[in-house]
Amino acid sequence: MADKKLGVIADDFTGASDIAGFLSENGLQTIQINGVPLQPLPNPADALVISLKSRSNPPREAVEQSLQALRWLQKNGCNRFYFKYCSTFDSSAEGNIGPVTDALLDALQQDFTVICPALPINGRTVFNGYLFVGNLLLNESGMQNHPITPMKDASLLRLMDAQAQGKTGLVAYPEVICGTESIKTCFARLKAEGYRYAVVDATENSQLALLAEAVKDFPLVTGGSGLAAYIARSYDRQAQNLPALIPAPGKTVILSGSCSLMTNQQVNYYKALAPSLALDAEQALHNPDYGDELYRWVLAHAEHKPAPMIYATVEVAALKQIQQRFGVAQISRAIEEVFACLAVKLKAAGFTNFIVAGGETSSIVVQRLGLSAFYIGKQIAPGVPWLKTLDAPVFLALKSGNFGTKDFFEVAQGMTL
Ligand SMILES: Nc1ncnc2c1ncn2[C@@H]1O[C@H](COP(=O)(O)OP(=O)(O)O)[C@@H](O)[C@H]1O
Ligand SMILES: O=C(O)[C@@H](O)C(=O)COP(=O)(O)O
Repeated sequence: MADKKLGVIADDFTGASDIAGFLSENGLQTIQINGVPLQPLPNPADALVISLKSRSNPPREAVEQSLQALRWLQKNGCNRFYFKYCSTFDSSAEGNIGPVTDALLDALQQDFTVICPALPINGRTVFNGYLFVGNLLLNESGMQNHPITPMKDASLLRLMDAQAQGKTGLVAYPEVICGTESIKTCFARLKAEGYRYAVVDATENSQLALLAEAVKDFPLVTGGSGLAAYIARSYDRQAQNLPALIPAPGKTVILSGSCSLMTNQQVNYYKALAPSLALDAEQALHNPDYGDELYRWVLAHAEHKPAPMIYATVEVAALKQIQQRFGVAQISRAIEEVFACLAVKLKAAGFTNFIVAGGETSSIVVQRLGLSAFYIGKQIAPGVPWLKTLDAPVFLALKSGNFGTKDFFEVAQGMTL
């Protein structure tokens, strides 16, 4: 077990840095990679995390990208795999989690795996197969209003049944807390009854620890970063000393493209501390020079401490109006595009520290910055580590929509050397 190299396929970049942060914090030497590389990585690692931007893609594209990632990870020595999706199970109407899980199972010649988005430290728990955020069902937690992957059902069994080829069963809480052998017995029973996936209840970390032990021989596990933390612990490595990866002082910018409840709070809090500019959706769609205008504004405030912020973040009523006016896909893409162009210009102008809020937003920004891979630094908040590029002094914090406390942007900058 201890010599198995873990290969992670993450469906977005914040999700990738979330799992990479927990793997690293729990002792695994981890490298996060931007997409599927063309060449092998020279650096040694216990875990390789490939960041894809596949969460909201058509399922066929998501499957193709995930299989490419799997093949690269296999070629690069990985023999145990983790499909990382969101702890709020974010998926489009067609759904990618089911098809990608099926494709990875087939490619690995397996017929069974687990579905475990639970991340108790950030309030994501699973009970009787229902996903909760704090004490609210997923579909009442604010996630029903997500701009591109609204979650209208909290039943993981129904969500999987709608997306995947096989049948989904449940390992319920009373069976989980009886321990690893009980969980394994449930797996054997479900397999014998023809189930292909087991949703596993977990309301606390102690259950994730039991589950990590029960899946230790599984070639493929799927879930959020919570289970991965306990899989990393089972490798029994020494915890790593990470402070060297805190960013050096340098030009910093905050780009917020998330409209989650928490990001709205974080943006509102930060507006009182630093120069901030709201990105205008109509300009993003129709004004080809808009990226340049935002770039000039950021440059004019570059020396301010704490750093300037550009935000597209709006509350749900405003979001719905904008989406009705311009179309969901069109406006999301236009805003992502503006952030990506802006980030590229800022890097060329010497900006070294990028704090980005939002999974899709972070994914496009990092893809366009063209940074190949990252070492994993200290966590700013659970699930959001600082990242340092392998080959340049560029630092990134990729904040998942709902992660962090309201002072996140301030706290992140307070961690610089
Ligand atoms: N004001 C806005 N109007 C419409 N869409 C927006 C607005 N602000 C952000 N978006 C889009 O919403 C999506 C947010 O997704 P994402 O970046 O993944 O955030 P989260 O991490 O909260 O899921 C992006 O595609 C972004 O371009
Ligand atoms: O598992 C999680 O919650 C995160 O790692 C994640 O995937 C978040 O996605 P976004 O909220 O879209 O950033």
